[in-house]
Amino acid sequence: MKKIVLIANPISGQGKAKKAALLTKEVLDQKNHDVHIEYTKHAGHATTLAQNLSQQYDIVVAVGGDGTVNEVAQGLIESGKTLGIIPTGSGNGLARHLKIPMNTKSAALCIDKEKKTSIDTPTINGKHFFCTAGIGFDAHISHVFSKMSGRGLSNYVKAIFKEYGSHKAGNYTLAYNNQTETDHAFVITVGNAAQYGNEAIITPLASIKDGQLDVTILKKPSLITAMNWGIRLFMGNIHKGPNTKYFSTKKLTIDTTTDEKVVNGHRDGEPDQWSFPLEFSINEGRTLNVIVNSDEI
Ligand SMILES: Nc1ncnc2c1ncn2[C@@H]1O[C@H](COP(=O)(O)OP(=O)(O)OP(=O)(O)O)[C@@H](O)[C@H]1O
Repeated sequence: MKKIVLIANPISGQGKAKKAALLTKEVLDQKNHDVHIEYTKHAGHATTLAQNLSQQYDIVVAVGGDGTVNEVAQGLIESGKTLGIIPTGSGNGLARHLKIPMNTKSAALCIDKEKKTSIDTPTINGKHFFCTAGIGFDAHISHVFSKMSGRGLSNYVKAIFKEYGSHKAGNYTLAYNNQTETDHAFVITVGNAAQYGNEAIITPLASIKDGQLDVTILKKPSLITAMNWGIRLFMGNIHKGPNTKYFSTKKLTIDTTTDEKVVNGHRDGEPDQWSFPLEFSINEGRTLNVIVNSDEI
């Protein structure tokens, strides 16, 4: 018998997380585990809950989307306890990378089996991300999306089409692997995992446990190039696309070539804001135990 706590975000998946938490408890109760549910009361609450509850529970499960997973994971880094995921968001990038089923009952059975691995825990200016983080058009969309009244995939796609024409690429100085260069970039994404979510694979060669960050830079596209990227994103080969640069590194510093002091970014799909210079770091040696559903992670 394991002591398991489920930390559920009641607004995730337009209420889906509440039902998912109850079903997960039912499945794990039947396997004779000691299961307790806690609901988050506000943004950021999942981190403090995870920090406190990890002292009493063996497995702390995030029931929600990538935002909730990020908050729970942050609270577990120093604990030595294990993160489980019941995905109920619209993207579920980390869960998909770890091959966790999108079906709640199947995901709950993964927690019972408790196949584990240690994953890297990178930061951007000291703040953790586990899946992807970056600046440019994807970050802009995460900010626009957060101000829309509804959530879900269809609103996300609407925001992309509405904002694409007006978004400008920026000039940035990048330092990595003992070299410095200036790039004109529409998107700069740093991947711990390979995808944004929804099988949209932005850093196709990323391994979540190799001690390296994978970086995709998409330069300002023509409409044809953007369509090409859109297809490649779902084919898993955007790194071979036109106007694309791809590399891996342990550390990446991005500075601006303008007077801009702060920039809109995203961490695991949630909007964030950072001051230049931006420091992306893998944080070697600080790993997190996570339940997975495959030996091939
Ligand atoms: N009780 C709460 N009330 C309001 N917001 C919350 C609450 N608990 C967590 N949040 C915030 O909700 C946001 C969205 O969470 P999450 O990403 O898990 O769900 P989602 O919106 O269903 O996923 P996706 O972004 O993939 O659609 C996060 O930024 C999180 O901080």
